[in-house]
Amino acid sequence: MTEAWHRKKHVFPTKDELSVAMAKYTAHLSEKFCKEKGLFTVVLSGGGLIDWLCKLLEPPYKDSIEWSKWHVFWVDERVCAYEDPDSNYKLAMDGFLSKVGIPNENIYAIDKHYAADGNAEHCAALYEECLRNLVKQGIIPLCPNGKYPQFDLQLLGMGPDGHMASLFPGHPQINVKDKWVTHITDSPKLPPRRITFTLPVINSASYNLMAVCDDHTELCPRSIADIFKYNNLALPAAHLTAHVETMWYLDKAAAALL
Ligand SMILES: O=C1O[C@H](COP(=O)(O)O)[C@@H](O)[C@H](O)[C@H]1O
Repeated sequence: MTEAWHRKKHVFPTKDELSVAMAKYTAHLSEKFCKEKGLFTVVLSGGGLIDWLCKLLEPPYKDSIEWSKWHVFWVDERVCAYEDPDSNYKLAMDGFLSKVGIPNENIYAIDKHYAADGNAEHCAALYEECLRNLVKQGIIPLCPNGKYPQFDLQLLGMGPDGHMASLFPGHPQINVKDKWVTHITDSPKLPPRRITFTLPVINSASYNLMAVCDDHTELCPRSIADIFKYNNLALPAAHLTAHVETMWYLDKAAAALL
């Protein structure tokens, strides 16, 4: 199969150039949505992404972005204590969120107690309840079919095996459509217990930016080629779409087999 029409991609010579472009893309959408609706809903993932967001902490972005209007969510989370080095919340807090002026009440982490207890099922149910409450409050709109929340921008990463969020190849979570947030207790990548947005929620976002770089495995360029050249839907990341734009930012190494 040829390249899917809905995917746009940019290949950057270095991670630094990818980070600069990512900051520009995010800042542009922040300005657009803050102007249009007075707030900006941003969904983060874990992994390398937080490090690649570092340019947002530098001029001109740090002082020009309306951080107080940001509402921050996680596309997936590892079910562990907030202080655990595996926590995507901790990663984002330490590396990014604690350095900008986003009000604490606008940062929506998984339930602290169930997370520390390792209860993935409850964490998923409570996170979905949190999203449903924010829909009722008018902070998150529903997408046009009325079934799923519509975030403004999701900043995503892909694992070398082609997983995105905590949707892993060969695992059933990719097929869940009747929930907004689901859980996994046997993730092939540790830690095993996680929660994740379901695919229809991920694909309901207005803008999805998938960044893949800084990975030194051979598997990663192979997965990228599988997605872009063959549209291999066995890889969860191959299913990524968005309502307005699905953008892939790759570094040279990730794009080596394209
Ligand atoms: O486990 C996870 O992996 C993916 C990819 O991470 P990376 O380290 O290969 O960049 C990440 O997007 C996801 O949020 C995380 O929980």
